[in-house]
Amino acid sequence: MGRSVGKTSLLTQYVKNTFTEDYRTTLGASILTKQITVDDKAVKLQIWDTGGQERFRALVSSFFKGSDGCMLAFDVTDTDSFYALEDWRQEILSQTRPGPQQFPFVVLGNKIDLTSRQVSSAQAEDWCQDKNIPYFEVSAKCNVNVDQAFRRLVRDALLQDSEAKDYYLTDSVTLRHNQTPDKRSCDC
Ligand SMILES: Nc1nc2c(ncn2[C@@H]2O[C@H](COP(=O)(O)OP(=O)(O)OP(=O)(O)O)[C@@H](O)[C@H]2O)c(=O)[nH]1
Ligand SMILES: [Mg+2]
Repeated sequence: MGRSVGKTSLLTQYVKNTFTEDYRTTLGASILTKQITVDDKAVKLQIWDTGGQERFRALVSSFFKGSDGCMLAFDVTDTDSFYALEDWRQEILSQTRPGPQQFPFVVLGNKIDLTSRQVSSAQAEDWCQDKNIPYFEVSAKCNVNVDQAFRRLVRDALLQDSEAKDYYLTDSVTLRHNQTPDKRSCDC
């Protein structure tokens, strides 16, 4: 998250298979869609590309509500963007409903094609392991690991969704179970 870490570039690479060196900051947010197949299931993704500039923060936060998962990206050549992850994570968690499982996140360390690296993979890996979030080293420019990162997030979000359904189903089974002794006691 944060400005110019490459969010738009990652999404454009994933959805349209293109990349440009030109930087045009995202004003507010925009939506991209992509249809994929995961485990023989057709899934239509609605992907929100949020603007990382501070002035859009409140607006962007309002889009987190109702999302099924979130990709957190930082720039491996920019330490500040890495440190900003925790703020964004907290912000997202405060806007999303806690389910029976953890909210699905993946973290992307972008721009690994550059040599001016400031955040080591071990450093990023440590942070992610601590939070139990999968970590991917990626390059939007060279299309490294972008697909894999998306796939992981989609899988986790789908799993979360089915587990949430199980969770609610289990709840209703419990209710019915509780009613049974009542009925029996009426019959006596
Ligand atoms: N070398 C390199 N440059 C990248 C990569 N990804 C993005 N960039 C460049 O980084 C700059 C910013 O990319 P954007 O994708 O616009 O960044 P953003 O996170 O969407 O920025 P905001 O919309 O302002 O929040 C652009 O000049 C991109 O070309 C990458 O993997 N490698
Ligand atoms: Mg952008």
